[in-house]
Amino acid sequence: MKAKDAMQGLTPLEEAQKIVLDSTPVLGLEKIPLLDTLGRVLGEDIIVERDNPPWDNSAMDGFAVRWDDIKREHPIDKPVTLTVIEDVPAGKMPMKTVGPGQAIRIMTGAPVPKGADTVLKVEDTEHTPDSVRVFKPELKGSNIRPQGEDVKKGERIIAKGTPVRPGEAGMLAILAKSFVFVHQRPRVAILSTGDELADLDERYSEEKIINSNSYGIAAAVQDAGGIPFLLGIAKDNPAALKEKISYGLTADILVLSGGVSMGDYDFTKAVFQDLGAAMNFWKLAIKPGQPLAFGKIQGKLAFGLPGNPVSSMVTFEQLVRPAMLKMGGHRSYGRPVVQALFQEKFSKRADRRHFLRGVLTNEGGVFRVWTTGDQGSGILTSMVKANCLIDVPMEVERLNPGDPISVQLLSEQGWDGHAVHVSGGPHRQSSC
Ligand SMILES: Nc1nc2c(c(=O)[nH]1)N[C@H]1C(S)=C(S)[C@@H](COP(=O)(O)OP(=O)(O)OC[C@H]3O[C@@H](n4cnc5c(N)ncnc54)[C@H](O)[C@@H]3O)O[C@H]1N2
Ligand code: MOO
Repeated sequence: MKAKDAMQGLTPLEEAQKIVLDSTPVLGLEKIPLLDTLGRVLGEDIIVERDNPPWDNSAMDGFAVRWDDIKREHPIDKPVTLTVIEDVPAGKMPMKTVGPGQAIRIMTGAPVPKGADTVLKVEDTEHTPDSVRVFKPELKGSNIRPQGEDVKKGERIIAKGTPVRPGEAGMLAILAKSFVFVHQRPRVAILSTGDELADLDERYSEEKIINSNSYGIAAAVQDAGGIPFLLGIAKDNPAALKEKISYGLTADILVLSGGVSMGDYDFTKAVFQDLGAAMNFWKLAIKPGQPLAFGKIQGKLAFGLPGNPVSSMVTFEQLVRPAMLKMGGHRSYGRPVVQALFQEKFSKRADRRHFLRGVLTNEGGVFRVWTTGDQGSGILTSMVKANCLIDVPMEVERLNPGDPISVQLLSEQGWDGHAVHVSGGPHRQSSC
């Protein structure tokens, strides 16, 4: 930690991230149906047990022929005429062998019959049920997809640790894997704290505010591939908090929001400590999201995120999400980062790393980024408008229009200059 940070008691985010990731286990494996594998991380190497395609097959609807019969240029009035001896639709094996002067009618995907070494496209011929007339030569081997051109028996085609995308899912199906081993999804128990909170379906009085953090965090958990469990709201007293936390310890991760700062009713730290957790109570050198607690309670990761709605989301993004990805078997834990040109003036003290909610556009390969407007940690519309977090380093005090800056991508919405629902400012886009 730098002397200046130590003086201020602020922990750099990178230090906190390292502590979190070092204490995060990778979850075990489970065998699941192929249809459920999207986004999951493979827990086994995928070895090819059968060539794909399993035999040479036709890439076109047409006629399987011997190249020797059709290799010469034929004048239009003297085409080669071959006898059609069989029809092979896809899904049937050919029964006959193509001999000199013969052809077999073949459909795309059907196995190439013995004797044939070339397939003619149907539109390059004239044909009757029993014969085919060929007017122009074709290169030897044309329109034949050889056995194993995609994958060969014995090959390791997908490595353990790979996240399943549509391509991988299709390949697993080609290999007839109806069930595969993947890493388990992290189960995340979510608890909001505070006497001022009322839940969505409760009748609430004027002094209450609605618990939004639980729902924003639950969506962030799902977005990171986890399973959220809502523990509801804990009142601001240690007994209530302890009871709710004990329910959450059946999950892999416990995420609390609220009660981590200096207020008279901020009990999270005391309760975490009471539960015997070796906890880190950080004042992180970031904005938003300064106060944060992290440690293990009965072997489970426990995070006490700050209660301000934006702060809880930004700290989730920087600390909980990477831990969840590691648990779920992923090998990289960060969001994609691009360099963009900042479009506004911005200034801050050189004491914290700021995560400004931003709108990124990509016009002809030039990335430009604007803030979403007011950046208060209670202004959740900043998250609604944002498609990225603008990562302003601790030491930077001033940004001017045109300055390059790193941007963490949260979603693809708005990149193309459309459908960004920002009202006003230079980044207003027409939505379609
Ligand atoms: N004296 C100090 N006060 C505060 C400090 C500080 O260093 N010294 N830090 C400020 C910062 S920065 C933050 S962030 C907050 C964090 O406070 P807590 O984690 O203790 O959160 P609460 O006080 O319980 O709530 C803060 C704010 O967020 C609203 N909130 C809380 N939970 C929810 C929820 N589930 N859904 C929606 N909104 C929620 C709450 O009503 C408050 O407005 O502390 C500062 N204070
Ligand atoms: O750190 Mo607080 O999260 O800035 O509002």
